[in-house]
Amino acid sequence: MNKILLKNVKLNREIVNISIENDTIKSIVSNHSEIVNLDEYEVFDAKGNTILPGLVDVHVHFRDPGLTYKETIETGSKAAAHGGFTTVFAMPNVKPVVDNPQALKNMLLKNKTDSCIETYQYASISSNLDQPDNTDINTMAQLGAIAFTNDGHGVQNTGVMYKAMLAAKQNNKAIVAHVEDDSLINHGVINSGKAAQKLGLPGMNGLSESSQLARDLVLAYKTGVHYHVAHISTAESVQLVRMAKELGVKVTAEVSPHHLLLDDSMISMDNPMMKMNPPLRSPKDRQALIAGLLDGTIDMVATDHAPHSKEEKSGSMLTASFGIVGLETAFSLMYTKFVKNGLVDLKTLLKWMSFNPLRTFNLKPNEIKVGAKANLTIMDLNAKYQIDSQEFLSKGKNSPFICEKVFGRTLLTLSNGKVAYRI
Ligand SMILES: NC(=O)N[C@@H](CC(=O)O)C(=O)O
Ligand SMILES: [Zn+2]
Ligand SMILES: [Zn+2]
Repeated sequence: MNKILLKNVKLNREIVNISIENDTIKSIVSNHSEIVNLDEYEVFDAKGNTILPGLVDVHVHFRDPGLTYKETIETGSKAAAHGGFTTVFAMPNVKPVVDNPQALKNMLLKNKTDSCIETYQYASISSNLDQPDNTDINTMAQLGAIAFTNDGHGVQNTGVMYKAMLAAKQNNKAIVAHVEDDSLINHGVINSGKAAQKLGLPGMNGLSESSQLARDLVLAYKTGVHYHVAHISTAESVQLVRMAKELGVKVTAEVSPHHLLLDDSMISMDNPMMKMNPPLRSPKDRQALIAGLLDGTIDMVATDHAPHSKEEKSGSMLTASFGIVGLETAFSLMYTKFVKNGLVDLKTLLKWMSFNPLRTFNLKPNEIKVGAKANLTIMDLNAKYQIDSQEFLSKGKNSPFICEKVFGRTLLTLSNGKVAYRI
């Protein structure tokens, strides 16, 4: 039997000892209680550091199979555990694309064998993510796809989105939307706005996101499907989600740490680390995202962890790949900028990074209580350091937050009672 003892753990201001047997939390007692049969346990002394429910990220790219020079399920899941995450949802834009039942079966098996944390799998809405057709949502829902998305591409065809919503609704699954109308993109590489003008770079119109979102919200209203907006990035989109929620549309939304913390006024030169899709928007958009998260319009934070090779993220923004890594910086950035700076308490941050993501997709919450699955992380919330990509376990080092001073370092992560990360 797998027996772990977490000694001197801070849980709601108390210092406790927590024992774990197999995948379950067995006891939580004062750290002054006598420990019997100590030699049966693998012991971790937390030295008064804080235990948190395992973090959850509904938007990661693990690039495996097919693009494993960028990331593998093994390195991606280790990066996640290093960031305090015990649960992630993997996107289907791997090679081959997860767009049919057999590909999904293969992925489900691969996630089980290769991942050190709980890894749920998305399947796509269309063949190859971009064809004007519909995948077999019925079969893939039954096989265990967590939800359906063409992430990386907007669904250009209204009929395709409508049919996908009807099928997803019937199977009690969500549609997760990367909203992007290709006709408003202009081969852009950053947001269309002041920075694009100044740097002479082609700009992506923010209406590309909000106009397609408006379409989808009408379809979601009519079909009753659970519709989840991926990486929301503009003020208009936040307002649309706010209004749709008031109308009773079953809509939820995620925002990335980078869209909350960066905007295009900070792009002072051609820098591929500031290139992602959706692009960093205007300071006004960023303020709307923060307001939307604070008032509950936006339900959760998700990283959109998008690892790429060094070559793919060098040179000019004109040719570099879209995307940045996020799993190993998300918690410390959010903790530093939102909790340490006094905008919200730790409990609210955990709502955004653990409770809401699970509840939204009908999964059980990660909780620190007797009888719960041991999905947890222990953090040194006082550790202050500079983000250093050399410390990343991800193959991707593409982060715009290198050298940023943050608080919060992961000491231990257990996924279903197994050590997924240990400092
Ligand atoms: N976010 C990105 O810039 N890139 C993502 C795709 C996506 O999330 O749309 C990727 O797969 O690299
Ligand atoms: Zn996307
Ligand atoms: Zn993505």
